Amino acid sequence: MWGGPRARSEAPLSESERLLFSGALRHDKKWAVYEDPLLRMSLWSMARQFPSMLATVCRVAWGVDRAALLVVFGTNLAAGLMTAFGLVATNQVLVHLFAAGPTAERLREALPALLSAGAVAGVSVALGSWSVMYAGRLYPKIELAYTARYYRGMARCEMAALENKDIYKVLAAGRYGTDSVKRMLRYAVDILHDVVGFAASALVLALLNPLLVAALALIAVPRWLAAVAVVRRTYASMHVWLDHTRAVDTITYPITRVDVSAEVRVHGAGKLLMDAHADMAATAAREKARLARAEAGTELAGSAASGLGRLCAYGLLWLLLTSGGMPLAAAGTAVLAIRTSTGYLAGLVMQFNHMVEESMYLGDLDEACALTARHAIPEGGRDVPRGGFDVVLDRVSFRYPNTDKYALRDVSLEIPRGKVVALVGENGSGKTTLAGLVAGLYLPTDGTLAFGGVDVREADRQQVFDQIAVLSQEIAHWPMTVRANIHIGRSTVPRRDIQRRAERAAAEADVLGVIEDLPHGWDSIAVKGFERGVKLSGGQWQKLATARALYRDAPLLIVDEPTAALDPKKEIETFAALRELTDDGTTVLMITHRLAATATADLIHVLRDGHLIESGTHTELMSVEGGHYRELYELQAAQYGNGSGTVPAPRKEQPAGT
Ligand SMILES: Nc1ncnc2c1ncn2[C@@H]1O[C@H](COP(=O)(O)OP(=O)(O)OP(=O)(O)O)[C@@H](O)[C@H]1O
Repeated sequence: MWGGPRARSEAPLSESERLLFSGALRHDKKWAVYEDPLLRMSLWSMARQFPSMLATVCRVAWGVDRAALLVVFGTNLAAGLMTAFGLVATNQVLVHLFAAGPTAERLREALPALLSAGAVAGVSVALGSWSVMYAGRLYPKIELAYTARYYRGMARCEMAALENKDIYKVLAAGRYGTDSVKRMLRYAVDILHDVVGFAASALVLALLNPLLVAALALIAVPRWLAAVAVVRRTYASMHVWLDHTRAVDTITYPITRVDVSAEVRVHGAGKLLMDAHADMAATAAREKARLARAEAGTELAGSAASGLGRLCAYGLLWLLLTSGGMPLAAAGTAVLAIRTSTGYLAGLVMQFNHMVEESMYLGDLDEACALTARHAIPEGGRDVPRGGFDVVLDRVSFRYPNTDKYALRDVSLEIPRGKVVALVGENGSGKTTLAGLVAGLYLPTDGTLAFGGVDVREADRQQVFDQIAVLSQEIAHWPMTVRANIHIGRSTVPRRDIQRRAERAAAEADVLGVIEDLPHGWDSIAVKGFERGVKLSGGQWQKLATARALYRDAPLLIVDEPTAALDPKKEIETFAALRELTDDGTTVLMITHRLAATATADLIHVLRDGHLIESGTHTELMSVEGGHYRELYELQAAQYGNGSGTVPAPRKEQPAGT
């Protein structure tokens, strides 16, 4: 009857899964590693959990709108009581109808009870509407409270925590809990409604004859067990088949994507994916059929056992009637009460199971919020100088979470205020990591990093962030207007200044003409697939992101590969523009593989395998016999037929490459 043993087994692998994934495609997410708590849960432990789950939800609801919570609970309690009153009133109606005497007189006598039953039904409806109204007021508030707490926490979380896969797993799982909290409350309210209704019907039965309550148990328990067994088996299957289901989605999704459409058509990837889909879907269909067979069997067994219980109950009623132990009217009420209570019970089982599932997600959300609080970037701290600062690293080492290898080792260097400083080195030498530390995103594992003499660990990090603009390799493509895509660089700019400043930044980034030529100009949505959506090229995005960074108007600008997507002419212009920024005291920290550009930098730091191996101006570094920078430069120059290592003119009057 229970889905246990099968639950822990593996879903059978299709041929396609072996071919495409060399086994099952497992996700490294929290939802995928649930040790399916629902399956391990006994009925008893589920019942015991109920009060604590209810308490959690009520605590949140109490915090956001206690009046609405009281009304919702109060109306549902009252509705349950109305069930009991309704049964009592019905009983009175039956008593009068089955009494001796002329029909008209019996009907007249039954009228007050009939009216009471009608009034009770009316009050129940009114209570129901009232409950719906207040619940509608309460649910969004709870959702908002939880959602805001979660996302605020995520936005303030240290990057190192996000990079830690164990922490991230919990944080990512928390997102699903934001929906759960609302549903938890809804289930809790429904459960309360069903419990009170069930208890009221059982009470009426007990008043009629205590033996009937035992008979009710005979009807109810098998159905409850069957329903729980079906739900548990479904969850068991879901957990075992979760990876499989998502793998099916994973392989079909690319077929709909525009960016891989060429491969889907020209390479025939579409056929491979579709065949795999058919194969994997067939495996899943067999599982569905197995579930359906098992469910039919369980339902049959449950209904048969419950039917036997019903026979016992009606047999008992018959015995009571024939022995004169119960009047006919009471028996009629008992039948009604039995039907009412079993109806409540069926709802109760379903709500309860849903609630247990939701409680897992809610638990994840609580855990995620607690983690974001523990790993939050500290608020406040020592003031850093306004209007820019020198950045000094002293024997800084850094290791990413979950790694043994140091990305930076014993790095000591300076990024002087108002200068163009270039970071140079081969792939993986640590340039981006160093830029992340300078941006205040990471804290050194060892050593010290100071902004204007203030150690990053003591500094007010918000003040540090306020003075830094980042133009990273991975450009954020915000699905907003191009105006908003620039404004998001400094969202504190007053509304009235947005357009003027955005236009200035766009002009500086040489993207103003592009924006004005868009079909909807500044109101174009920068991502396709939306009304007014446009598709920008890689280079246009890079310029838009440059405009975003310039709009920020920060004294320290960190640019990582700023010209990767630009054509040679724009590349030269961009480096010249960055150079010009230093005229007003802006510091530019630039990471680039285009060494023609570094020639114009005031200072070049060369990294290799996480170590700082050389520092100096282009001229100084080119004079180092056998130096790494010189080697890299000459390699690049040779590609253009200029292996001599001739130094291009370093100042903006004659930008590199001209
Ligand atoms: N988030 C991360 N988690 C773990 N290791 C990382 C992470 N980011 C970078 N690394 C590792 O740190 C080292 C330095 O990487 P980094 O990205 O700083 O190099 P880079 O010089 O910027 O490279 P590139 O020129 O290719 O952009 C590499 O060994 C890389 O694998």
